[in-house]
Amino acid sequence: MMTTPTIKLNDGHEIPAIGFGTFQIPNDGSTYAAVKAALAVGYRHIDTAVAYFNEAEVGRAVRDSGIPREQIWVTSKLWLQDFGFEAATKAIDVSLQQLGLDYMDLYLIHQPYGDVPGAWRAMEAAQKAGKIRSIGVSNMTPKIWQQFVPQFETLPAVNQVEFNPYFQQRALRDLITPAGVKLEAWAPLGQGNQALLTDPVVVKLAQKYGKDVGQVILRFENQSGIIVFPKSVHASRIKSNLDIFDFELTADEMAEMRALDQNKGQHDPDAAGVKDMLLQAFDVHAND
Ligand SMILES: NC(=O)C1=CN([C@@H]2O[C@H](COP(=O)(O)OP(=O)(O)OC[C@H]3O[C@@H](n4cnc5c(N)ncnc54)[C@H](OP(=O)(O)O)[C@@H]3O)[C@@H](O)[C@H]2O)C=CC1
Ligand SMILES: O=C(O)C(=O)[C@@H](O)[C@H](O)C(=O)CO
Repeated sequence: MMTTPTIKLNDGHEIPAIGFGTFQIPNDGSTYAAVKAALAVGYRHIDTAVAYFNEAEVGRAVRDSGIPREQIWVTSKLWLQDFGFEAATKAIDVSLQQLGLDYMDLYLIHQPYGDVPGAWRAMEAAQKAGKIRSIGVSNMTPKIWQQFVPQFETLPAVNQVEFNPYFQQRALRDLITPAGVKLEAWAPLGQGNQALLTDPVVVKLAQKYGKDVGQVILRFENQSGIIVFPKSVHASRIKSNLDIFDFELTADEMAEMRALDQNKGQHDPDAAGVKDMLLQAFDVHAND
């Protein structure tokens, strides 16, 4: 079984550098099966959210795995309509109930709009109460970071944003890395973007190392200090995506991968109307 290295966060906790993502895995037993499969091959870090509607299956898979709870890192996230101190306080308890766990290892402000400071205070209180170990944010661009984070008492441990070789978030990394905040990548494989998965540089490196393109991309991200959690529902990819520690890209190859940056993602958190778009797309009622 594979073991994974960890990355130390600014609050002292050690997060597994690679985990398993669960966005768009349905709550019809598929999430349970995928998370069980991931834990069986060695993943010790699962990323979910109330907005994925699959926290219950994630928690059940973690509890049924036979692996001691303290060996598995579980992240969940607060959705938009539960912002503000009171609603967020309740939503944290609802997520814990759904997961069937006593604590979450990491809890994130999923989308940074509305009463973010109130939600953050609820997260700080839950952290002090032992319900959450680490707290962080997601989808914060440099502009949004500067709007909210100076109002926070506790510095976020992570900022989870879209990241892959075509969107390397240089400005954001220049802002948060010196402050000791780690970047987590969502869509580390570009959500299956075929252009990325057939990019000649990636294909060349895959051939050189006898790895697949997914492994080269994830290894590049790992060597860049980024925390990743690729999603797959296929046993072979669940296994191969974790198997990235038996080769190392050279400094020149890292530079070649860095040169693929197009500084453009599929989601722009700074765009007008994003909050309404997200509220329509994800009809979450954690507190109802
Ligand atoms: N904070 C936020 O706003 C967001 C957070 N996230 C988190 O990040 C995680 C990862 O991002 P996600 O959006 O899932 O996208 P990923 O970049 O992980 O890509 C997942 C897609 O790639 C396919 N895939 C997986 N492995 C391979 C491989 N080795 N080769 C080719 N294709 C592959 C999967 O298909 P298949 O399943 O068929 O194998 C799926 O279609 C999410 O699951 C979620 O936990 C995601 C989006 C936004
Ligand atoms: O998948 C998630 O975690 C999300 O928050 C999505 O909303 C994602 O940001 C998106 O779909 C943007 O269009």
